Amino acid sequence: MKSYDLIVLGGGSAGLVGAKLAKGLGKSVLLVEKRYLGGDCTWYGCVPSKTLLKSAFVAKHIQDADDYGIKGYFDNADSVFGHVRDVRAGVYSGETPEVFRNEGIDVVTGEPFFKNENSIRLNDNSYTAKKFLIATGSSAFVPPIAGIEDVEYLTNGSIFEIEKPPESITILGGGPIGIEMAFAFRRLGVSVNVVEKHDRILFNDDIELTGMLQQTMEDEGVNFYLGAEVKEVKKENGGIQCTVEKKGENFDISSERLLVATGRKPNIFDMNLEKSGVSFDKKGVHVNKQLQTDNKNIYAAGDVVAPYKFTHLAENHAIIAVQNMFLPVKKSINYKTLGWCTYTEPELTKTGLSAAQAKQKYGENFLTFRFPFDTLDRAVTDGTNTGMAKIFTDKSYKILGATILSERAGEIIAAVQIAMDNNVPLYRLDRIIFTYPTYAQCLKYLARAAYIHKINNNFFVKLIKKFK
Ligand SMILES: Cc1cc2nc3c(=O)[nH]c(=O)nc-3n(C[C@H](O)[C@H](O)[C@H](O)COP(=O)(O)OP(=O)(O)OC[C@H]3O[C@@H](n4cnc5c(N)ncnc54)[C@H](O)[C@@H]3O)c2cc1C
Ligand SMILES: NC(=O)c1ccc[n+]([C@@H]2O[C@H](COP(=O)([O-])OP(=O)(O)OC[C@H]3O[C@@H](n4cnc5c(N)ncnc54)[C@H](O)[C@@H]3O)[C@@H](O)[C@H]2O)c1
Repeated sequence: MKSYDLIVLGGGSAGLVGAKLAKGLGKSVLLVEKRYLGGDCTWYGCVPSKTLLKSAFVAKHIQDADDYGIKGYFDNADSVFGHVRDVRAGVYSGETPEVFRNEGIDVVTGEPFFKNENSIRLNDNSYTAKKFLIATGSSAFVPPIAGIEDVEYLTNGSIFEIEKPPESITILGGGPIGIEMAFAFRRLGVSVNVVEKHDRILFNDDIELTGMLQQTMEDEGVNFYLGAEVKEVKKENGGIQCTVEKKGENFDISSERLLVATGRKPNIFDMNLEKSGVSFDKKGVHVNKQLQTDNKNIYAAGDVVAPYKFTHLAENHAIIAVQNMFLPVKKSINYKTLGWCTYTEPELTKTGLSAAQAKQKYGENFLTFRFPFDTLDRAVTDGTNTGMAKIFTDKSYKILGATILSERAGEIIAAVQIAMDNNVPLYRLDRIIFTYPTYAQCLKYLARAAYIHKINNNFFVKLIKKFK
């Protein structure tokens, strides 16, 4: 039986980072991957979706060229998926098994099964390790809708393999996958329906800003059916018919394709986890704050454990888990400044507490500072002035959270995360001379508003005002 310091199960965002870090710490590492290294992010997630979105932005900008005083025209996007797969292949070339073997990490392809609490069976061989990292990710959860198994539905696992955009698509789910794909397909000329069971899209984001984004998408022609559920699906004239129920009424929507984007399930049910001493449920593996499972030698990272599922978080988990396995100082996961971004145009991003969470925690004792982008010079010159930035602070102007809908919002939020992590109060950002004309200047205006608020609420200033 071959033995290692660490066996990593799953070669996605978490697994690759975990394996490399352990190797860097001088440990012997076996990386076990069922399919292709790179995982969801490279193959069926971030990389192909962001490439498709970029193509969709280009298509829209060509169509809008007239608005910028330029003549141009958009014909079709038939080769867009070839382009997506080419870009994906480029990313994968940096994370093949050879790349990892050259770094001294053993890589085996196959499906591992736990034999007991410290060894696995894989391709007729047995391996043992001092530590394990479970990083097997998640897959599309498909709800049990009548007729679903009789139609050729798409998920994130198959959508990037199609030959060309369909005429029309119905997307189940108005979460990040559903919204990014709706946005991309619509701009590529596809007729798009989104069916979401909540009465709003992007449930984990700010309701005012998701409303603005929804309006932008509706203006571009996306059809939303909110507070609605698909009850039955069936084949129809080479396409798919969905029977939708909304407020007790049923109606049909027909489209060439159906994409199911209704959440995730953890990839943990086919590796005999019962034998490992690890406890788990249908949401994933149970871990403590140090990402350690009930078996003290087995840790877990990424989508298999996370309440939030993002590449940056999976990587962060892996670093914490591997450090805790092999280094004396133990680290805990902290979601305080976790951020995310939905890569529509404009982008929608968030970090820290939402307005609803701030209200729950602070009651009326928190402040909201807002900045609309239609007054920002750069947004006006770019013709991208839809959007709003909001920062929530406590009464001492400590930043509790922020959300931004704007061009490059995903980049701007990094500055807020740094301020939050360093306990820099919002008004202090007023000292920074932000470059003109950038979208990040929204932070200057928000900081100034906080500064003015602070002065106006100063005891002596109030007294003088009263006296006057
Ligand atoms: C369409 C889409 C778009 C996304 N866009 C973004 C984005 O823009 N930004 C962002 O931060 N996140 C995004 N995500 C989420 C991100 O892809 C995941 O959070 C991230 O990939 C999780 O990393 P992981 O290592 O936990 O899992 P994965 O990357 O999925 O890796 C798990 C690996 O384990 C392998 N595996 C599974 N079972 C076994 C087994 N039994 N044995 C061995 N190996 C196994 C899998 O084949 C896979 O390679 C997106 C996801 C999707 C689906
Ligand atoms: N830009 C990004 O960072 C990005 C992009 C895409 C995906 N992701 C990650 O991938 C994960 C999965 O994304 P997702 O959009 O599949 O999941 P999700 O759980 O975030 O959203 C799924 C949506 O589907 C709805 N839904 C569930 N069942 C339904 C039904 N029967 N009919 C209609 N609607 C239904 C839910 O109400 C929810 O709004 C996310 O958690 C996210 O972290 C991130």
